[in-house]
Amino acid sequence: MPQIKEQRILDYVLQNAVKGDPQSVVDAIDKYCSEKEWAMNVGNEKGLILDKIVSETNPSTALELGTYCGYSGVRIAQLLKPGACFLTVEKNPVHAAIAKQIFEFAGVQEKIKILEGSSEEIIPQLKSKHKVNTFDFIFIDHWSDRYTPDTKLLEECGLLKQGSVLLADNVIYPGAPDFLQYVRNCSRYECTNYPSHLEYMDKEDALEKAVFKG
Ligand SMILES: O=C(NCCO)c1cc(-c2ccc(F)cc2)cc(O)c1O
Ligand SMILES: [Mg+2]
Repeated sequence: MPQIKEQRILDYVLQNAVKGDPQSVVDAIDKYCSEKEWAMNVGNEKGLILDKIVSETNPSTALELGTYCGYSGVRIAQLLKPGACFLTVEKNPVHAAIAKQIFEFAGVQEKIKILEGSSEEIIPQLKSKHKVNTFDFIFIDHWSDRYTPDTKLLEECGLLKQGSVLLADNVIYPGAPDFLQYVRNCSRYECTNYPSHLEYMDKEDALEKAVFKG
């Protein structure tokens, strides 16, 4: 029995999903985490809202803060048009290693680049080191105490343009009250709340979409 939950999730995917089939990987993770062990993937209920907003945005450039095991990265990657640039940031090296293997098994590894490190270190390097200009779509799903400082950092680094879509997970549970306060009271954002539930639980949660007005 692997000693960490994330390795057990990976093993379940390798044994139960279909190699090269991203949706089977997403479904396998949801099955394992709803039946065996809870884990902090965005889950299918919030994942369907994520899918809808990614499809509507149809981004050429996308950023994810908080890769974890790669569940939302697979969901987003399978919706991106050919040639889109998708970067995902993960601070925990063990989680990054699991996500890398999930992306490879799902067959989306060519569409997504994992950047290992803290968001506060990586965001200021994105233009110079990773040849990014601005992001069309940003999924914020890392530590909630970083949501607001990293949003301000993205602004300061000139990584947002008029129409950039920020989508934040967990704004109700565990909660990101300062982030909601910031984007809802800042005239530079147009906000929409999407009520849902915490992944694999009945507890209330929500996604918040904040469109940058420039
Ligand atoms: O910390 C989170 N993400 C950053 C690390 O990748 C995170 C936590 C939780 C959660 C935790 C503990 C609990 F009791 C309830 C929820 C849920 C999530 O969706 C999350 O994204
Ligand atoms: Mg989350």
